[in-house]
Amino acid sequence: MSDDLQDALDRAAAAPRLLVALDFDGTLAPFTEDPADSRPLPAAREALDALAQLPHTTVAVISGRPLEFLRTVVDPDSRMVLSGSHGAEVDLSAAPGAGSGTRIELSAQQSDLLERAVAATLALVARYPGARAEPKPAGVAFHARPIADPGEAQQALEEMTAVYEAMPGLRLTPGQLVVECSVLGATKGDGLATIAAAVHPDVTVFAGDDVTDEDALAVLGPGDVGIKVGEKDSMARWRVADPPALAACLSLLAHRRTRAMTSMK
Ligand SMILES: O=P(O)(O)OC[C@H]1O[C@H](O[C@H]2O[C@H](CO)[C@@H](O)[C@H](O)[C@H]2O)[C@H](O)[C@@H](O)[C@@H]1O
Repeated sequence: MSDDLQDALDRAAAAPRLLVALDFDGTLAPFTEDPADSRPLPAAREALDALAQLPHTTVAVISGRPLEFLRTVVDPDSRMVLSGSHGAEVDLSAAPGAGSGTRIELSAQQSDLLERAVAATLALVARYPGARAEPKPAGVAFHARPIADPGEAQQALEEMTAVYEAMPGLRLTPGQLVVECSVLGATKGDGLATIAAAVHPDVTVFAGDDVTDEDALAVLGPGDVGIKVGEKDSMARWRVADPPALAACLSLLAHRRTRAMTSMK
């Protein structure tokens, strides 16, 4: 971790109200072939558990995953604020007095479009051995990671993208060996803005690895700490190599925040 990032985390740890918001896949959890197998790294989980128990400190996970997955796999103890489906779902129940959040309610037209998108995804999955469909409340993801041949995986992603693009009303989200579509237009920037409006942080720390995380990085202010995980282009001011390096940052932040909150007592 660079000295500059350590300084930024030290400053964040001393904030009167701190929000630590994190992407899940590729940030808290390393990639796995089957999305159902993903889990946060133990060091990251330990740091988040410690942070979530501190006063004036909110931990949030903002992910493309369905909210229900985040509730059951990432935060079974309901200590974190959660945003699923790329910002379309928000559960604020871990933030006292903040209200309930945002639920997905689809119109009949949106439900029909979603049904057609799922059918088109399953049709392509049937043509590419190994490919997988992941249905979501307002969309569906086509996964190419399990396709053995990289050229074939790329071709499958391009075909799926073309199919989604030909269906008016779908919003496309590219990702890491995945292409997703949604019948809603929400972004992770919307999710982070909703959470920040509810918990009023003085400083927000946000980390993410993918192109969708740029929407969240875009709503950070000059005093916030935006961290890119990995090597992709980013507007983030700070960068770490991979999920273990991010877990080390979270451990440091948890340690410093614990000390800051203890000395305030
Ligand atoms: O916003 P995120 O938390 O980063 O979620 C983005 C998508 O991540 C998942 O797919 C990615 O991780 C899988 C498990 O490691 C991997 O198999 C896949 O290749 C990656 O693209 C998830 O399955 C999607 O629903 C998320 O939208």
